Amino acid sequence: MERLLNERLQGINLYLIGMMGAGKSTLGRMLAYELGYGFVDTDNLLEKAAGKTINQLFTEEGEAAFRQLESEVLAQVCAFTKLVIATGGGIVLRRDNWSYLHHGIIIWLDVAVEILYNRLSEDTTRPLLQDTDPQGKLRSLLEQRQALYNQADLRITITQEETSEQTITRIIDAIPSVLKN
Ligand SMILES: Nc1ncnc2c1ncn2[C@@H]1O[C@H](COP(=O)(O)OP(=O)(O)O)[C@@H](O)[C@H]1O
Ligand SMILES: O=C(O)C1=C[C@@H](OP(=O)(O)O)[C@@H](O)[C@H](O)C1
Ligand SMILES: [Mg+2]
Repeated sequence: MERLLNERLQGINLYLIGMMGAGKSTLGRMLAYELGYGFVDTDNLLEKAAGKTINQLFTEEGEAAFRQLESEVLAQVCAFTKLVIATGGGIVLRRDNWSYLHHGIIIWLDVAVEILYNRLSEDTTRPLLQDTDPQGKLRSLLEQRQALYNQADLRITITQEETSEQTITRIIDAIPSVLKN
């Protein structure tokens, strides 16, 4: 099944988008393994390129500098094929990034704010959530971004009832619906 899909995919990249905590980094790695694809995470790549953590980038250089680096990393990864690419939750904010995302299949991992908050309430690596009201912050970020995430080719709604393996199977099953061949 995965081998057949792999042939139909013809190396086209898969871009995972969605909110912080949606599972882009975690499920992306699993999806890549299942498809025999490589895996990259734009956050990891830009941390390596900058020699700084995302927290350091935000505090020392500001969000605008982070967004610039994020766009540069995205442009670089698009030159490769056969990749699952976990993006950062804010990649959808820049219009220019969409022309890169559209090089491949864009998959929105859609997860409710309550679940995101449960997953990230102890997290200290996401500067945008170092807020007095992190759940409210997640809610307002989702409100700002929902229409952008909705431009994905595929929307995968994830609930707590499902295992990661089941979600991966659902993603793999949904991909043929957006392939032209
Ligand atoms: N399907 C899932 N079920 C349960 N926990 C998950 C799932 N996906 C991710 N997580 C957990 O949520 C947190 C954030 O996941 P991560 O993959 O870093 O999200 P993202 O890259 O979208 O911000 C991690 O602690 C991860 O283990
Ligand atoms: O939503 C956002 O704006 C961000 C999401 C983070 O990545 P994850 O979505 O992998 O958490 C990271 O890029 C940065 O903290 C900003
Ligand atoms: Mg991530």
